[in-house]
Amino acid sequence: MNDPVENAKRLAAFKAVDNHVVDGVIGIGSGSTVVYAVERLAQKVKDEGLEVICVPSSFQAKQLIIQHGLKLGDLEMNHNLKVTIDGADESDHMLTLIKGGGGCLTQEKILASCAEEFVVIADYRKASTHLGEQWSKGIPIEVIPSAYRVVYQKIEKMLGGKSDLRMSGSSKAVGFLCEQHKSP
Ligand SMILES: O=C[C@H](O)[C@H](O)[C@H](O)COP(=O)(O)O
Repeated sequence: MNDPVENAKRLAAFKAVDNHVVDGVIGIGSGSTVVYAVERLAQKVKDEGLEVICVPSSFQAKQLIIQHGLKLGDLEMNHNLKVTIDGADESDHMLTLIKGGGGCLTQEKILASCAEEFVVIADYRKASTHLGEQWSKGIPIEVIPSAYRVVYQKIEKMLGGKSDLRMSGSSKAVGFLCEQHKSP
């Protein structure tokens, strides 16, 4: 693989799985980086007899789990997660994250909240001192569709800036409010 970004994503994902995954229930986040984590999980199941049940955070994650022949779980049956592995859109120096850029957020947060450990994998482009240095598309906020106008107005009143409704395209969530701050 010659693409440095894809290489970085793959290396980070493999390391995360190698260092943090043990037998048990694993939460699977969403996005292009998590793809490599699932690839590594499948290798370890096959080669090392790792025993995991994978709980997906999205339709994409569910498809990944199925495609790799991993055991599929859900939060009703498996709510004590050993670890959740996920990607991020940006991380500041305190490891505060922007997430949801790919259209998944609430379900990812639920999986993170159920896990003993939350491991985020990201390549070098996502690291910043202050959020917003790398990610310029606004802060994703997932809303219940019927509440989007109310949330929209409240955010603008409280914080200023401008909010845009982002409909989920091909993939994952139902409706998304993307809140973008203007510079003061
Ligand atoms: O909504 C998507 C999720 O929060 C992803 O984890 C995030 O967007 C990172 O995705 P990627 O690994 O494709 O950069």
